[in-house]
Amino acid sequence: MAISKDLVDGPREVDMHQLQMLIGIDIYFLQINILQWMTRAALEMVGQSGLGYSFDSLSDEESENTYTKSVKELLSTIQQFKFYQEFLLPILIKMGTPKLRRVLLDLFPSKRIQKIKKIIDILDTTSIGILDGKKQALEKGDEAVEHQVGQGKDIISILMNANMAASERDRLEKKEVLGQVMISNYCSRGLIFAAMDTTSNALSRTLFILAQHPEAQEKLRQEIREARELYGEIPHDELMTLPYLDAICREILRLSKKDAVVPLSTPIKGHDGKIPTSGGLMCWNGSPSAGYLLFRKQSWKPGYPESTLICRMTFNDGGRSCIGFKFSQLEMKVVLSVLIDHFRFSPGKEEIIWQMGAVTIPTLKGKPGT
Ligand code: HEM
Repeated sequence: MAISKDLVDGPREVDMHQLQMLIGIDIYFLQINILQWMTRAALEMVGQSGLGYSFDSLSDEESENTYTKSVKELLSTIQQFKFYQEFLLPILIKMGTPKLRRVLLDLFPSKRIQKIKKIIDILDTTSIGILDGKKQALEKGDEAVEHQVGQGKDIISILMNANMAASERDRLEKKEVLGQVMISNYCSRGLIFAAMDTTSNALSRTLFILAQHPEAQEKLRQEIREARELYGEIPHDELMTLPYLDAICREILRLSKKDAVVPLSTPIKGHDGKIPTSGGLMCWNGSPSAGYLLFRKQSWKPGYPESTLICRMTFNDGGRSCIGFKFSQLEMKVVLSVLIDHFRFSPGKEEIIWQMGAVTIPTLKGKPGT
């Protein structure tokens, strides 16, 4: 995706060099990998608020660390292994002892499996390091906790604190706490896994669609700039209720593969005829065409009952619903309000294909896996 940084109001057909000389403002055009930056931003945000840990200073491209790369590669790599995941893995994880399984895994003659193993090892070691650091700080007391990112107010610190105070019977084992950080058999998705690709891909998709629709991008920019003029830093409540920003975020999370009427008054049945109880429906995957109409008409009015469509279809409902529903909406709005104010987005040279899966992943046309 290409971005330009300028302070000129409104899109214009002009000779940029001439304009730059005329107004004395630097205008840059840059082709960047938006997904990479959104992933780093999403990881840093869940890192600080969920784990009280900073993974990435977001300072320059080089600083993307191995952990960030590994988390990002995990989903796209395991998505190529649906068969192993669904049929073989449940059998394999019950075979022999963990030590034996590890030896067999080390010997498994597949480059891709070895790649997944390496990714999981990096994620595991880092997550254990984070938890150990937190435990030590909690044991040392308030002053040590104060020095940590998040000052002990992050989700994992609160969980660990409660866990340390719990009776032996109720206490979670270390591996269960670890599962809350990333991913494990004990908790299908931990915070990082659940928060990173979902939000970063939704943000990338929003910018992708705004790049394809400059008039919508401009309208959003105007709304954000007006709010900035009024408030300076836009306060939380005002940011959350900016009508056009809200309409765009809702629309992105509503995108479906094709137009469909979903009768919410009657139970929705899956392919097997059963009513899904968990992980059944996700509606935000798919081509932009289906959802864009609504976005253009701006028919998401403020106050539209969000517990209906977005919550049920995108974040799931009931006991296994997404705990990050509000967090992800806030995150999207904060990031968009800063980026759209400072940069103009236009499509890059390469064609993007959105690969369907548990989370939709953008890839370059003709280069799957990129
Ligand atoms: C656009 C962004 C997001 C979407 C579309 C999304 C969607 C979902 C969905 C559909 C589920 C249910 C999965 C299932 O039933 O197995 C889920 C679960 C979950 N989400 Fe999100 N999510 C998003 C962002 C986040 C964020 C930012 C966080 C954390 C801050 C988060 C934390 C979780 C957790 C911990 C679960 C597991 C709940 C459980 O298993 O009980 N999600 N999410």
